[in-house]
Amino acid sequence: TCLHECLQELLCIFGTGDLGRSLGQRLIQAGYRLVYGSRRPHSCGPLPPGTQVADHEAAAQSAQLIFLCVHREHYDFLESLTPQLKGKVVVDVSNNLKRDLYPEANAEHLQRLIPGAHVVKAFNTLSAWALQNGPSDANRQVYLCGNRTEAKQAVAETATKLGFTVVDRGSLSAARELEDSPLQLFPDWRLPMRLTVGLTAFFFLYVVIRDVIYAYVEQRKDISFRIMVSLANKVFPIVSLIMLSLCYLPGIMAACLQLSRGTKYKRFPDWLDRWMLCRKQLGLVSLAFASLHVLYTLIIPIRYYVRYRLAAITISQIRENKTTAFDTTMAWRTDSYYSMGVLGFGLFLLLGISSLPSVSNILSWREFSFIQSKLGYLTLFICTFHTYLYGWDKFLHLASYKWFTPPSYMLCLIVPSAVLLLKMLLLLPCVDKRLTRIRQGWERADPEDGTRKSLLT
Ligand SMILES: NC(=O)C1=CN([C@@H]2O[C@H](COP(=O)(O)OP(=O)(O)OC[C@H]3O[C@@H](n4cnc5c(N)ncnc54)[C@H](OP(=O)(O)O)[C@@H]3O)[C@@H](O)[C@H]2O)C=CC1
Ligand SMILES: [Cu+2]
Repeated sequence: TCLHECLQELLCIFGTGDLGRSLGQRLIQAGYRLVYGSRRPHSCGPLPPGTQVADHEAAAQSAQLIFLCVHREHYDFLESLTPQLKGKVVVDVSNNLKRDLYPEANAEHLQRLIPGAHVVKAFNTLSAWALQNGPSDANRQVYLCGNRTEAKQAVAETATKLGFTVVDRGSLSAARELEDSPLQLFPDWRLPMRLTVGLTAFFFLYVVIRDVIYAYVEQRKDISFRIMVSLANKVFPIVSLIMLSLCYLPGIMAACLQLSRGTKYKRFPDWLDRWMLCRKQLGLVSLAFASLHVLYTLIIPIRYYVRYRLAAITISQIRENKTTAFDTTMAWRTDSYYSMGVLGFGLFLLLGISSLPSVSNILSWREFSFIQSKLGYLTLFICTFHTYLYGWDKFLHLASYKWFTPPSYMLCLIVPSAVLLLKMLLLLPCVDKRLTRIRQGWERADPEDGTRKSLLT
């Protein structure tokens, strides 16, 4: 053969489907020679230019590295190719449609079918689409695992030539994890989502019963239309405020635990660890709900119900030839209420922006913790204050407690008020000093005792 051909390595792809074609195209562009192995080498449709097609045996014979772009259900045909595959590197790119479909990972199953070959699991987290478009920023990594280092190296070299960054995940027993990873559905969001749905459902039911059903039972008035805007605009801010406090509660609990244990070298309970790890998600949901609250508030003036009421009041005043006096207290109250709302939301946006990876990456650790902690508590304080201003003097009025239940916003204030109160206690000089001593490891530092350092330092 000519020198030119010998310099370029010959690779093989089994299967001429979507992934086989996309991968082949990329390999050709990267300068490899390529032979496809197909069941029907003469009628498999258009393939990337410059490639050859052969039957499985001939194709396997000619190459050292074989990409298996065939679904797992069809792996059985490989058994008859055992002699041709001996000592070859076979790359398993397969994914499953569901978790736990098979007792064994696809790649491990493959290794058992062809024990003489070296199976490497790789590329399964990429889509045919991503391969065709070339590596982009968000999709640069190729995970691989396998039992033989030389085999992994050969695959890693190819992936690098295609422009991907290779992450070695160890032996073939990691294949299961790699196969499960494309099937994951927002694993970090599970706990925050459950909390959101639970809180939203609870407060929605609460306001429906307390406002709509109460009005119907006591006064025979049908105000069910209020569900669409008024009640939504109660539930969203309430859930938002509670979620924001729940962002800060685990940090406070951790501090209390450290204070009572007198050391930071003891592992936190699992639920607290999990809670701490989803603080960012809690904050983002809270921000989303706060934004909804802002939008719902902005549409109040264009609501039919509001315009009708305003016109009715004006007309009745004209008829009776009366003017209500300007109430300065009312002006102060509503203005401060709105002002706190706008300020709180502005700070909240700042928190959200600074948690974006591209922004937080350019902040030093101190800057980041200043924004997320100091400004975070300030946001929580202002939003809580905003809610207290909304209640104003209603807290002491018996009439606000219909059927002996507090209005929903008073109920929700319990959580943020408790968080802020606890935080203030932690800021007391004597408590703060002791906590610093514990966190510096000066107090009963006992590394033998705990398995892991705390997340908070
Ligand atoms: N499509 C994607 O985006 C991704 C796919 N994958 C994985 O890649 C593999 C292939 O996927 P994809 O290309 O989409 O699938 P396709 O169905 O498009 O192609 C599969 C190919 O396998 C071959 N084949 C089918 N039946 C048999 C059989 N009984 N015996 C031997 N070969 C057979 C055929 O090629 P021929 O007719 O030439 O023999 C066929 O073209 C799968 O394991 C999938 O999980 C992984 C990541 C992304
Ligand atoms: Cu508000």
